[in-house]
Amino acid sequence: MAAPNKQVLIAIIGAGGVGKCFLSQLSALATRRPSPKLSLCYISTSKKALYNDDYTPIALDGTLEALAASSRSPPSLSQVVDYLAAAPHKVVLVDNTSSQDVADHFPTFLRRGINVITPNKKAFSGSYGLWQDIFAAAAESGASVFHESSVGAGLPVISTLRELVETGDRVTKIEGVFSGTMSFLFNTFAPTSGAGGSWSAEVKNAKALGYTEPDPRDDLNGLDVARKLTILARLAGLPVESPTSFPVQSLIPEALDSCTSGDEFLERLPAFDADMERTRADAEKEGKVVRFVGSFDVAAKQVKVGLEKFDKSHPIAGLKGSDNIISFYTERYGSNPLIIQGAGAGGEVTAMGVTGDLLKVLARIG
Ligand SMILES: NC(=O)C1=CN([C@@H]2O[C@H](COP(=O)(O)OP(=O)(O)OC[C@H]3O[C@@H](n4cnc5c(N)ncnc54)[C@H](OP(=O)(O)O)[C@@H]3O)[C@@H](O)[C@H]2O)C=CC1
Ligand SMILES: N[C@@H](CC=O)C(=O)O
Ligand code: NA
Repeated sequence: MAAPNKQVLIAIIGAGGVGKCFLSQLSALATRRPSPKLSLCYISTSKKALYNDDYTPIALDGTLEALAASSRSPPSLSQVVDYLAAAPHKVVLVDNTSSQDVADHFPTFLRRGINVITPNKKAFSGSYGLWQDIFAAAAESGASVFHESSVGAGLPVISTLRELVETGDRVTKIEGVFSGTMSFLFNTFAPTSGAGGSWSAEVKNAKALGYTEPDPRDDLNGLDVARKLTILARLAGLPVESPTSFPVQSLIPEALDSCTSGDEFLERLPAFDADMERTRADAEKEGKVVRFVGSFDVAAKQVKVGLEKFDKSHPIAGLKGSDNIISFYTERYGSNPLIIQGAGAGGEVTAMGVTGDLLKVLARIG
């Protein structure tokens, strides 16, 4: 059992949809689990930071108000590494951003003994070199790195795949719906019964519900799904070089490629509703619905991301809300895949995966 006065320091980068939910789950966890004592020592957004030079804990009540009122700007990431590496207790860094820059610093944090938890896909689906460096750094220092919410939000996708592989099963194929945003969009725009809304209105709804990436174009260009498949393929032993090294279908109209911001894109999108309307009508003529899916086949070394038509009775056609459905085909499971289904986006469920990862780190270090 951990000593009663033992402390673990938590540092959070990012306090948006997921970050806010994580903060409230952390506060509840700290109350439920008095030992080791969980203390917040650092929190920042891209504009503000809140921390004490002597590591005095930041209150877990009213944290966001205190952050908003802080006069400190975020220090550079190398300064954050130095600050956390010099802390008097073990530290867990929680990256709740979608920043490539933060992700690029993971090997440095890990080499300095700082544990890392994140729903940010960029670190694990960027270059294969960064992937190798992250896990090499963790192995060298003994620090942990967990990223359950980087695929399927809080659904136990990464942990399941790791266990399949580590217990000696051989994955042959993984397929399904990997985007909460795309799932919500097609489930509401092209439902199996009744009329759907307009495409652009549903895209705005998906953003308002907190399902999209900070910039919704990162969902609609297929790259979010490509990143998730890259992560799963690498975990299954396929050294995919990058999420742009295989075919990915984009749903961004060519004329909107020039938009300079997500907001401009959302404003101009209604002018292209007729394109998606045609896609819906084409599938309807065959008595089908269209859905955005992805798969990778280990033997064929093939990864695919894009639109497919499904019979209305198909489980993928009948998904609801932001549900993901992920089927693992393995040697042990044969032709009846192991299937995981449930909400694949949203602040609370994503933060739950992050909090679950924190519990895994505490089990190792607490
Ligand atoms: N939303 C969801 O359902 C899911 C999200 N995820 C992942 O979770 C992560 C967060 O998503 P979400 O909360 O929705 O995004 P938000 O846009 O709501 O929040 C992002 C937060 O990160 C901060 N931020 C961005 N860049 C930096 C930086 N360089 N330094 C410090 N802070 C920074 C932003 O600050 P500021 O506002 O000042 O820019 C903001 O507080 C993403 O990686 C996303 O892919 C994963 C699964 C599901
Ligand atoms: N934007 C993503 C969020 C979770 O990864 C999605 O819609 O799935
Ligand atoms: Na997950």
